[in-house]
Amino acid sequence: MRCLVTGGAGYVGSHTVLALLDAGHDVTVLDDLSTGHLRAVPAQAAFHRADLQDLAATRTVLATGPWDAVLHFAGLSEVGTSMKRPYHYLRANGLMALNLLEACAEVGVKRFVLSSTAALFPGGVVGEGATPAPHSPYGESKLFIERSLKWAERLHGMRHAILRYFNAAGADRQGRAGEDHRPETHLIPRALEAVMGGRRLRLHGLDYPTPDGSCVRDYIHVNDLAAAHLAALDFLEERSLTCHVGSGHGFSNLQVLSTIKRVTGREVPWERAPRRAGDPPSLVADARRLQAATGWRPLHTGQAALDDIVRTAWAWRQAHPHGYGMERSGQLVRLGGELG
Ligand SMILES: NC(=O)c1ccc[n+]([C@@H]2O[C@H](COP(=O)([O-])OP(=O)(O)OC[C@H]3O[C@@H](n4cnc5c(N)ncnc54)[C@H](O)[C@@H]3O)[C@@H](O)[C@H]2O)c1
Ligand SMILES: O=c1ccn([C@@H]2O[C@H](COP(=O)(O)OP(=O)(O)O[C@H]3O[C@H](CO)[C@@H](O)[C@H](O)[C@H]3O)[C@@H](O)[C@H]2O)c(=O)[nH]1
Repeated sequence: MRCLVTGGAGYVGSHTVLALLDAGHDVTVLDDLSTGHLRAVPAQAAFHRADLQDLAATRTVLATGPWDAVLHFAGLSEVGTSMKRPYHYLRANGLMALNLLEACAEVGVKRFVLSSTAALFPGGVVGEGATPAPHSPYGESKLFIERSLKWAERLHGMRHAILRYFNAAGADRQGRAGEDHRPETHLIPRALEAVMGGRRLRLHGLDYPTPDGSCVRDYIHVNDLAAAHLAALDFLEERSLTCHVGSGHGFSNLQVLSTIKRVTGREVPWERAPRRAGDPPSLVADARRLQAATGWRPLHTGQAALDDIVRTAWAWRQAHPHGYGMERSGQLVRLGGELG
């Protein structure tokens, strides 16, 4: 298949680009490199630097099709930041998706995969049939995109796979890619930075109604998440799909820190910090729908899965202490060149 991947220079996108290439697909990445890294885009993928908030630039890239599928990862993705900059989040995520959908409809794209989120839900163990009720502007922006996809299907026959990820974590098991957000806000890479001598981890909230008082999350290995996209693409041959992608197992923030200590052999320097606005106490997936529909499942389960996440994230960090390095913002421009 010829696949267009928006946000393919970012964390989840770049791992999915690798999985698509491994499966023999032809991949083009569209990314503005605002949070992503050109070095995260494999040389076998074509690359267009473009801003999805610019409709003309988006159309220019879409016109280089035809595309068998579009996978939309690009977006702003931090729950906490969205509580501080709600309009920025709602506008940016909404506009990117609307421009992309319009340009896709114009060139007749029939398969669309969306990175959606567990942040659609207020918390707890989330059943596949649960009604979305976002507790942050970030979650709200994704719900708007999900609803827009229903119109794209109804009016343009564009089938969609809406993948509601829980917490993506870990690094490529073959060491080809990893997580490098700047600044890093996610628990596991932040804790690993602290282990490596960076800033002490600030642990947000120890007064939640959970067994040890810290928040509980469902971590899914980024390679398993990438594989879920390939499974969803196959399923789209038949019909649209909305599903959770998680492990079904919750770990508290304190359990994550003790796993990091065991796997790395080092203490995580941390201090208490107030709750972070927008954080639900607990978010765990019932993720059976994708498994039932496609046979997809994570490589490991339970504690072994978290160990695998920490082991691969730690291996990548040790091999790349500065992540993707200092060069970003597209000083290198490859195939496709600068657009928009
Ligand atoms: N990381 C997680 O745990 C998680 C969980 C649930 C959902 N998601 C969703 O998955 C997607 C990817 O998340 P991630 O962690 O890889 O984020 P990321 O920041 O690493 O990747 C996002 C990519 O989108 C690009 N981008 C941003 N704005 C753009 C624009 N205007 N035009 C073109 N490209 C643009 C960035 O440069 C970056 O490469 C996001 O949509 C996010 O909401 C992530
Ligand atoms: O320095 C830090 C970073 C995080 N946390 C805590 O760790 C937990 C997990 O936080 P984080 O890793 O930032 O992930 P989430 O806020 O759960 O959000 C991720 O997972 C969501 C799905 O569950 C996605 O929608 C988001 O895009 C993605 O960023 C939360 O309790 C945070 O308060 C800290 O205590 N200190």
